[in-house]
Amino acid sequence: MTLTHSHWDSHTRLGFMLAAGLYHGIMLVSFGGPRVPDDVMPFLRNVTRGRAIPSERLELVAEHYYHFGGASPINAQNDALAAALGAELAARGHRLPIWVGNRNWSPYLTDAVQQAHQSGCQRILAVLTSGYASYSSCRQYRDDLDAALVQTGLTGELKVDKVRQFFNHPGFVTPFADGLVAALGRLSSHDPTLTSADVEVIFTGHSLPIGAAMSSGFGAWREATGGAYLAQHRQVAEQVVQAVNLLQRAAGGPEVTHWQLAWQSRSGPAAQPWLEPDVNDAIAGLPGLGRKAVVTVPISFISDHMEVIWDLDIEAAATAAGLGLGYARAATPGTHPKFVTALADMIEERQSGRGDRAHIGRYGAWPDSCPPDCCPAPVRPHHQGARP
Ligand SMILES: CC1=C(CCC(=O)O)c2cc3nc(cc4[nH]c(cc5[nH]c(cc1n2)c(C)c5CCC(=O)O)c(CCC(=O)O)c4C)C(CCC(=O)O)=C3C
Ligand SMILES: [Fe+2]
Repeated sequence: MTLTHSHWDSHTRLGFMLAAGLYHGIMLVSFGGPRVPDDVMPFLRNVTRGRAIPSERLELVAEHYYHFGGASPINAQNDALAAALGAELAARGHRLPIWVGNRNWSPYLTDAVQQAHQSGCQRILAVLTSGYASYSSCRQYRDDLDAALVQTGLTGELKVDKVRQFFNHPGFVTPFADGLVAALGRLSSHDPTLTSADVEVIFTGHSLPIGAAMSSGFGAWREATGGAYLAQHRQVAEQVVQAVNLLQRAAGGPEVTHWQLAWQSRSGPAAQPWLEPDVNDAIAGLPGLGRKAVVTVPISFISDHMEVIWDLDIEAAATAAGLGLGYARAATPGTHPKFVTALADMIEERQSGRGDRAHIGRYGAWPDSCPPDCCPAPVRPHHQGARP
């Protein structure tokens, strides 16, 4: 990668030399989650402001959080990732402070950009905690960052770029392969008679309204059947299966021969079509296919947050148990060293303009800057107000 004109234009020679790189800090940009029971309802109102989410659905989701003491695991997980990434960058000789900024709960993006600016940053690099294209997983975070700069009066004072969407980075795919191998091992140790033909692997993505899925990505990406979001999830599932089967062949373990992609965490009104099948419906079909066990692999997510532990470890596990199926869930990347290394590599790609833009499979690396028409905001006829 070579430096573009805009990089040089917006950076004085002196500033560039002092900083020894284009960026002065890193911002981990994430969803946010409640910390105590009193946070739960205001958090859910932030998430769903302006969205047509039925109030019954909100009450149901609130119970998921109350079940875990009103605290989402996402906060500790993002803090742990920020700490691991900071340590990796420091070990490589970079002096880059890291902030966490969230869309829906503290630390809010507005506070995070203010802190970055107060510490003297003029240009920071955002890392989103989602590796896929879609309005919810990419564009909305970029819009939130812009809105945070407007709200704090920092537009023009603080420039925020973002690391490319990393779905096909080997450092994102490999931890899922390791997690799936471990999950297959747990199933086998529980029931040593299981063969490949007995086990279904279900990769899960966060469901989206069909319209948002279809409009995700840009250009040829969007024209791929179902949009970029679907194509990227399929690609990650295929890459994980390939990697797992190489590992299993070497270790003499059962290979993955039956797998599918399903969706989880559907929200919104019943009449609105979302990506299907739901993971629970997919599991319900397994006895008819002769399967005895199922492994879920939540490839949409980077950590074992509430969508993973409630929707898979509790709900999907109960569906499987009710059908007499064995069940295991593969770990998400979390702070897997290869994932942390990958994030640091992608930061270095941008910081120094060097690096190999690692990616695997049939698609290229996602662009550093999404084109203007990428992942447009969904049209919401019943818009009820501005987002926070
Ligand atoms: C694509 C996608 C990701 C993956 C990308 C990414 O990671 O960003 C994601 C992640 C997450 N979603 C989360 C939580 C929630 N999502 C909701 C609602 C929605 N999600 C949507 C999409 C996504 N969501 C959509 C289209 C809606 C409908 C409302 C709308 O159009 O915006 C609701 C409202 C209640 C409900 O209906 O479920 C909640 C509570 C948490 C936090 C978990 C924790 O606390 O540990 C995380 C990481
Ligand atoms: Fe969500």
